[in-house]
Amino acid sequence: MNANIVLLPGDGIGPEVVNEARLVLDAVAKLFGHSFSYSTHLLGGCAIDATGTAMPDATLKACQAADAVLLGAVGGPKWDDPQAKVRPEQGLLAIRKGLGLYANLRPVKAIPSLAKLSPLKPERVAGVDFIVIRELTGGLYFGQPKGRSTTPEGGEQAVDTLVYTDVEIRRIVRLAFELARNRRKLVTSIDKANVLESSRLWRKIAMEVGKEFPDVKLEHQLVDSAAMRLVTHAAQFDVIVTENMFGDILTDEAAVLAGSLGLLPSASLGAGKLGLYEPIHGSAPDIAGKGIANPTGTILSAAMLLRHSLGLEAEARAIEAAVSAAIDEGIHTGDLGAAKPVNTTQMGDAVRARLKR
Ligand SMILES: NC(=O)c1ccc[n+]([C@@H]2O[C@H](COP(=O)([O-])OP(=O)(O)OC[C@H]3O[C@@H](n4cnc5c(N)ncnc54)[C@H](O)[C@@H]3O)[C@@H](O)[C@H]2O)c1
Ligand SMILES: CC(C)[C@H](C(=O)O)[C@@H](O)C(=O)O
Ligand SMILES: [Mg+2]
Repeated sequence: MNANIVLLPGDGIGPEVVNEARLVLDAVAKLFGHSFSYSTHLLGGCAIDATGTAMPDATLKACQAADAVLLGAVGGPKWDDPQAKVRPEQGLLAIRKGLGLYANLRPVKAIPSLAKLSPLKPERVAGVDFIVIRELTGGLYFGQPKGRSTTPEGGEQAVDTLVYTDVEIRRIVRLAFELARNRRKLVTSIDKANVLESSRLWRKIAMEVGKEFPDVKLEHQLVDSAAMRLVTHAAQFDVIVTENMFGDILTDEAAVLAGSLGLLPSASLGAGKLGLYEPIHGSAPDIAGKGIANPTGTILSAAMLLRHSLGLEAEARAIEAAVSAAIDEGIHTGDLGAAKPVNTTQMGDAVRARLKR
């Protein structure tokens, strides 16, 4: 098949990990007889430096015309001034919203050969295999009003608004149930319904949607105790569905179960086939430019790209199997705690060398 893939390397380690994932895609194309063409565009801090805006129009246009988008990460200390008018992260939110990508899929699977490296006891990590469906274009990230003002006393005030509509909740919860049908048939909806009105609407809609899926069990859990259960009994989860910011926080926590933030991929999907694929980690300024970042989160995001946007399931599995094989053989980047770590390129090479049809 022919496919047109937009690359958005972004900032920090973004270009380093995207490059490895692109080489993996090339290797898959060769092995399975596909032709992928790429165009690279600006997003984030690099876009601010070049154009003054975090998401140039040309970037959005190119993504709209593509079959899929692969993103590295945006942000870094250079653009972190709290007074700055433009921020790299605005570009990320704008591209998600601009492409209508309301569903962020973040699978979390413990890798048995890494259990001994986990800061958690091996029995806490054993059998962990769940997916978080994070709502991506609503909630606190986008609600209006938002901004700064002055208090009557002349002090400073800031406001962010957590707003959800029934339509936004229903479509994301429905997707969670559809995914659960092909898994272990358990949906855990995570909210803060004991305090937040938006969470009470979330829970009401989740129950309504649950009635459409009598074969799938629905449970509700408050986000604070869910954060604890993720560390104590994570193997109990199958499909988690939650609002934007809860999903952001819980998935970085969940990365500890897999072994490192550098391992977790994600897919952001909307109504059509077009999707944006990115590791869940950020631009990792502390290690950027050193060539030591773990590229597997991005490589596994490329596998999700093949599966969800291009419908190439066997090819996606080939990448996942090659990543597992490399890791099981002890080929580890420094974030996995290896005594003799490989660098970013060596990790990518190891995955490419293990690709099989
Ligand atoms: N999707 C994105 O583009 C995205 C996501 C999260 C954070 N960010 C941005 O990234 C910047 C840094 O944020 P942060 O430090 O809180 O989070 P981060 O995810 O960039 O880094 C957290 C820690 O994890 C390590 N880490 C992350 N990815 C790694 C990898 N692939 N291999 C090895 N180690 C890895 C880093 O070295 C760091 O110690 C901020 O500007 C933030 O806004 C962007
Ligand atoms: C950088 C930031 C805007 C982003 C988010 O909060 O969505 C990141 O943390 C993520 O998880 O993709
Ligand atoms: Mg995050």
